[in-house]
Amino acid sequence: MKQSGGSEDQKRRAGERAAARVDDGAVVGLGTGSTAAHAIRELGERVDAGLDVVGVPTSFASRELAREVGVPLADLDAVDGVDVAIDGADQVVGVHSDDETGAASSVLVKGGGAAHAREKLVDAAADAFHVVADPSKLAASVSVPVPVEVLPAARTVVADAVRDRGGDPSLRRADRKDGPVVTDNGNLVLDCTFDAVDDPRALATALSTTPGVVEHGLFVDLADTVHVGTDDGVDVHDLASERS
Ligand SMILES: O=C(CO)[C@H](O)[C@H](O)COP(=O)(O)O
Repeated sequence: MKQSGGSEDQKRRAGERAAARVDDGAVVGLGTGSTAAHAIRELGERVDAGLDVVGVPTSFASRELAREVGVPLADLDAVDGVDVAIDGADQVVGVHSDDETGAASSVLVKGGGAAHAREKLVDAAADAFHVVADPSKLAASVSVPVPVEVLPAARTVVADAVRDRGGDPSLRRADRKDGPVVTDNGNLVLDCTFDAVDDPRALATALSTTPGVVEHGLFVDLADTVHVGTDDGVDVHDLASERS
């Protein structure tokens, strides 16, 4: 499922730039994936240097990394709010490196690490949501499968509902285990391929209202800023100001 043509340096630049924007005293949502990991490592360095933050992890993996690099942690229900979240994406639609079309709205596809349910919870709760990505993630339209986390008993009925909407669902299989990927929440993931997603907002609503769906990976208009790491810097797209 994971596919990124970006280099590690591009991801690192994006992650570090977003982490540099975190203020002292902040509660920070800690995203999942290789690009968000760079932000978590940078936060760890800043904590070593005296920064006072509390991280809210979005997955087992981001919790483990934050512990390793010394970022203090709390659960979402133990903090009063989330000031900023930093998270990666499998695809960023509506933002172009050449600024051809502007960026008044954005759609993210997330869930390559099967963490999108907690990611959406934390990212949506944040006052500011910074996406970190490399240029290979930018796209004009949704063209990767949309991950849908489902209750185990719901996998066949949700698969039927996805087919009814013209999608092709595929149960995500584990790499080093027989059988399916089981999410941090004990659920399964259907990777749903659609020939064309003309209206991502409508698809997001349809998936959200399908019984048995725990969460899907379409993040519509949640991102405030997109940091795109390049070979020589970071392109920062401020969507919040373009929306207002
Ligand atoms: O949504 C995610 C995990 O569920 C990740 O943010 C997404 O897969 C991007 O990962 P990477 O930065 O490793 O390409």
